[in-house]
Amino acid sequence: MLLCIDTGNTNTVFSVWDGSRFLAMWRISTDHRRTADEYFVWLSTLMSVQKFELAITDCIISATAPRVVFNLRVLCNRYFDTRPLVVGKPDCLLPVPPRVDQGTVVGPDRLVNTVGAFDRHGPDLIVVDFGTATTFDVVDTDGAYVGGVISPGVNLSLEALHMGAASLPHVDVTKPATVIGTNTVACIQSGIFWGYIGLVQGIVDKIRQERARPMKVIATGGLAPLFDQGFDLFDAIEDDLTMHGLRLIHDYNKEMAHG
Ligand SMILES: Nc1ncnc2c1ncn2[C@@H]1O[C@H](COP(=O)(O)OP(=O)(O)OP(=O)(O)O)[C@@H](O)[C@H]1O
Ligand SMILES: CC(C)(CO)[C@@H](O)C(=O)NCCC(=O)O
Ligand SMILES: [K+]
Repeated sequence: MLLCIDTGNTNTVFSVWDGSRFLAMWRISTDHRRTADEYFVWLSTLMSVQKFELAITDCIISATAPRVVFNLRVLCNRYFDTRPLVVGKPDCLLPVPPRVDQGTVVGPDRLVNTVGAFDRHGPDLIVVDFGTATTFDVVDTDGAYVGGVISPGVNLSLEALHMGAASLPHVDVTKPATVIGTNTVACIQSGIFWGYIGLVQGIVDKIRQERARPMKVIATGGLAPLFDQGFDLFDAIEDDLTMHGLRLIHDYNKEMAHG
């Protein structure tokens, strides 16, 4: 069984692929101080609750926070007796290499998303991921990542407002009933919700103009469904896109290794 680990700047998601499907998805907050032993206690408890055997034979990691990789490697070595593939490291091949400025280190989550999306939706895509950052990843005709856009994430923007303005509370993001808020919370919710609708629409339109061809928009991340309420922004929403991409990259590397 393959253990897939997706470490974002906010949350780390673990999932197990049994050869035909993902058995479960478990989420833990990202903290580079977390030790291999801590991960294992947490993971094995969840696995035993769901009555899974710990038969991990392979592991692949995507880490946007490089410092977490050390302890995740120790986890794989010590508890699963396996050497993990780490996306972005030279020994981890991608089906199609990215085409970006020399020296650019593209976030592994973005590369993984594009692999997952290209497999499911074919060429000419814009992948929108609502994580810590809201990212737009452009997939070319051959499946290559060819660049994109990085904007501050929704929760980060809310947090920044609360931190920077003494009278603004922390609020949850939701779709407000009206654009014009008649109280502080409603005003903030409107700014965030309609602001991000405008941001997504505007950036997608501009990317389409720049590429001068039809492009499908695939959304992922916890907040994607919120921004899909009746606006037709996305052609598809996929909550398992990163896991799917990790599994494909792992299979590709296995194939390459065995010829
Ligand atoms: N209505 C909502 N309001 C605020 N947060 C929400 C809402 N719905 C989902 N979320 C949050 O979205 C997050 C899931 O998003 P996702 O895994 O895509 O990104 P992340 O974990 O925040 O970021 P990263 O992947 O960069 O670490 C969860 O932390 C969840 O709490
Ligand atoms: C943009 C984030 C933070 C999104 O998770 C991550 O992909 C990252 O740290 N990227 C590095 C820079 C880049 O992708 O060009
Ligand atoms: K993510």
